[in-house]
Amino acid sequence: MIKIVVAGFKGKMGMTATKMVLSHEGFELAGVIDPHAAETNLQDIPEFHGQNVPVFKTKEDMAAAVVPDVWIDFTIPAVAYDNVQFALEHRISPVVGTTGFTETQIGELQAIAEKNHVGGLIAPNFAVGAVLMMSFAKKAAEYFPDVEIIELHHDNKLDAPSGTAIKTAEMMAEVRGKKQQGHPDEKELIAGARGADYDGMRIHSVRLPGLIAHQQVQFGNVGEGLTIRHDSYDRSSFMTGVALACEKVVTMDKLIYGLEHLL
Ligand SMILES: NC(=O)C1=CN([C@@H]2O[C@H](COP(=O)(O)OP(=O)(O)OC[C@H]3O[C@@H](n4cnc5c(N)ncnc54)[C@H](OP(=O)(O)O)[C@@H]3O)[C@@H](O)[C@H]2O)C=CC1
Ligand SMILES: O=C(O)C1=N[C@H](C(=O)O)C[C@H](O)C1
Repeated sequence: MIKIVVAGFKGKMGMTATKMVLSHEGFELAGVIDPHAAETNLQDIPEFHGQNVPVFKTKEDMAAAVVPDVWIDFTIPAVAYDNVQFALEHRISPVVGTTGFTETQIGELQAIAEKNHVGGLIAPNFAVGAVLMMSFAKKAAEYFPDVEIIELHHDNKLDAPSGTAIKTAEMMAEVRGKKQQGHPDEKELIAGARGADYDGMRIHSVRLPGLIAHQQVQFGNVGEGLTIRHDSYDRSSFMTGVALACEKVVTMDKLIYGLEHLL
């Protein structure tokens, strides 16, 4: 049995992950964490009736009470770095979906993991289709350097651009020749009109109620176009990847960035 804690269990993703862990026969839910939880046990929440799982307000309270193998993190960018550092230093393998990490932060956390010989994963997107979309986009960028990323999310999202959009741009930048797109003399009449600039590629962030998580990578070439699109219509789309990561990280001794390294 892999013992798992879920940080951010009251959030949209944390709740979905909590239910996945409870329903998975190889996993045991050792605890859940939320700083504002009024409950002390999961069974105090009607939909979790009969589930005797402690609720902790802080990571320190959790570590004093249980010894988990895996830390699932779906919290907020402002706390995720400290959470992952804490998990690694307590030899708990992090499986992190929270977005907003900088490249420098990921490098620092990888060094902590290496020092402590702990495996873990930071993945901006756990949906298998999204991983394929990023991989196909990377392939297409070898041939089509003119590309714009349009990511579309629900309007409660804190970070922009999305972690997936940044990762897609990073992957395409590995193979795409240097190119600043658009007309050299183009001017934004309203600031931000051309979107964020990553290595000459533009990223546009759409936020609307009703959306979940969607991304379109749109390539243009003389006389032709190619659009690669992924849609998460439901947060269950991320759970195959989260479950796979929980199984794999306990066998690893380093922290990796991107689910593609586990597929
Ligand atoms: N990698 C992937 O596949 C995916 C990643 N995400 C990412 O996951 C993150 C969460 O998304 P989502 O569930 O939609 O967001 P929510 O806002 O619904 O959930 C975040 C939760 O974290 C809680 N929280 C805040 N501080 C702490 C803390 N110190 N310890 C534990 N919990 C804390 C919040 O509690 P409170 O509200 O009480 O402050 C809230 O319940 C985002 O960064 C998002 O981008 C989302 C979907 C897929
Ligand atoms: O906040 C979200 O919802 C999502 N966040 C991740 C991201 O920033 O890429 C993954 C997915 O797009 C959903």
